[in-house]
Amino acid sequence: MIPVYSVAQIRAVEAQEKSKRGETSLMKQAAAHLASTAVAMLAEGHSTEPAFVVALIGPGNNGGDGLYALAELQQQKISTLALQCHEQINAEAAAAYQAAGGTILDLSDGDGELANASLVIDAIYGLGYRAGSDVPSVPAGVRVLACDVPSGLDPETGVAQDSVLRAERTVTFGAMKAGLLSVDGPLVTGEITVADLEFDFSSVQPGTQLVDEQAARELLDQHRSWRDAGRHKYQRGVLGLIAGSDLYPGAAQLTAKAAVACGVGLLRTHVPDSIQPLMAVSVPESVPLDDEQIKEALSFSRRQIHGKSAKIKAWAIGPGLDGRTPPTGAIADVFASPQPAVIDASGLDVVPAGPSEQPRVLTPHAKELRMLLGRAGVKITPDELSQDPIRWTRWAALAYNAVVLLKGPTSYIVAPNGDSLMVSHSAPELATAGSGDVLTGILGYMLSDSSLTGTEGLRTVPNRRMMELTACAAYIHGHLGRVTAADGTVNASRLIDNLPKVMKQFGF
Ligand SMILES: NC(=O)C1=CN([C@@H]2O[C@H](COP(=O)(O)OP(=O)(O)OC[C@H]3O[C@@H](n4cnc5c(N)ncnc54)[C@H](OP(=O)(O)O)[C@@H]3O)[C@@H](O)[C@H]2O)[C@@H](O)CC1
Ligand SMILES: Nc1ncnc2c1ncn2[C@@H]1O[C@H](COP(=O)(O)OP(=O)(O)O)[C@@H](O)[C@H]1O
Repeated sequence: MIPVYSVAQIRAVEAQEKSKRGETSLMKQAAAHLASTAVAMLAEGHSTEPAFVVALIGPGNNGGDGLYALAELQQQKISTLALQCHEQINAEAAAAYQAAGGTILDLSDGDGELANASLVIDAIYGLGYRAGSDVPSVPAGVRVLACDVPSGLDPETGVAQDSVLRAERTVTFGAMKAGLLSVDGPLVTGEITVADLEFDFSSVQPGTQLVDEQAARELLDQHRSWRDAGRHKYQRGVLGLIAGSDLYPGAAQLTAKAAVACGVGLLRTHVPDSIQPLMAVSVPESVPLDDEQIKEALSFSRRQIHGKSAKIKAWAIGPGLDGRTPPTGAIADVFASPQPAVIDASGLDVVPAGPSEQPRVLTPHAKELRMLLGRAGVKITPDELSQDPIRWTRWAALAYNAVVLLKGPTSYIVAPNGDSLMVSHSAPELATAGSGDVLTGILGYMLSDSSLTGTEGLRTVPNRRMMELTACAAYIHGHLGRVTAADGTVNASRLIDNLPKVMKQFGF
């Protein structure tokens, strides 16, 4: 997992490092990372033309990094040009670049050269960015490498001004900054590399941790049991799905299909009678679950008896439910059961407000989170939520004593004790109706798989593990979006088609 720090935390550690190692030495170290990424990007470009790198140079140390990086490229016999975007630039770095044979022009004199560049390094603003800065534009199609932070993006909040310079890659120094991962950040950074400057963060608690592909794989491996191969379907895990209504007949099927595509041990579906025939045709692997069997399943889990009862390991509640109807007795009992549950969509309208003993994951999008908070007595505006999403997700996790996954371009996952994880850079194409239902199917499957949850009999799943599995499900869902978007437009059914392949990539 990659620790994520606030700008203030990074500034504090940077100040210590600067006093130990000197500002110029840090800048040169940062520049070496920037130059090697530039070289790698040029090598990927497959151009037959000689490489020509132009850097946009700002007034502070970000511009200094850019100049030292150009000096390194000059030494590697790559043709470069520095375009000065402000009256003042770092004099020492400018002298070093000129000593390496580099040329510095005012932006207004040299901006025509941007169109000829094989690569533009954006070294205008980094941590020192203030909203409203002048950010020049780069001609369409020219590749951009951002130094530390794309210029025009607030490294703390992730809010970008309209003229932000969108990058193909960002090399960020010392640590991951919150703003690269939040709000507009994922839309403008491209691929992010954290360049290790050997900063000492040992006394600083990160605000949150980013789950990337490697972290998702490691977490899944950590939670998997070697016993998996010897299990039969009931031991593998039975998922009980409570979903669907005449109003939304499709959502239940999408969640069911997704759980089946993940390889769930057995899926039991509790849907209205009017939908059951549809379900039998579209998801033939699923087995119906009526009110009586739900009661049996609950009494099975209480008494741990073996027999014919429905041995439900986990529940997925909500996709396509009619949230206007209060839950029936059987469903209300499920909300009090000890098996883990993922509660989504209209399930969030009917889940009892306040803390519960059931190990549960609530999966609201932003509007649903505000509704959940409102039901717990906390009223917030959309702006308040977007300014500090982790804070409000924490409130909900505490108020409901549940793991809460706030869905969106960046997903935040918070446990009731306030620990948090985040998943970023998923595919924007996931913003399509039904993709959340697919996520519920993936997470429902994972919570039902006892080899992942480590639960046998009545042992409940610890919140930490629920939070980590939820982050893995969100990561896999984002990855699924990227894989699906790579060869066509995205819809929920296409996500499900690709799910078996993607789950296999993650060791399922
Ligand atoms: N952190 C680390 O550990 C390391 C950091 N390193 C590098 O240092 C960078 C941070 O450097 P930095 O502090 O000099 O800020 P940077 O972003 O270059 O300059 C911004 C300048 O622009 C100005 N400015 C802003 N907005 C403006 C506006 N609207 N209109 C006009 N002016 C405006 C602003 O002026 P001010 O607001 O202070 O008056 C400030 O002077 C960091 O991103 C990384 O690249 C690495 O070298 C090594 C390790
Ligand atoms: N712009 C976006 N970029 C990346 N992922 C997104 C974006 N918008 C939504 N998502 C993801 O798509 C899913 C949408 O879920 P949800 O809002 O419940 O929709 P629905 O109920 O229609 O399926 C969530 O997993 C969310 O994280």
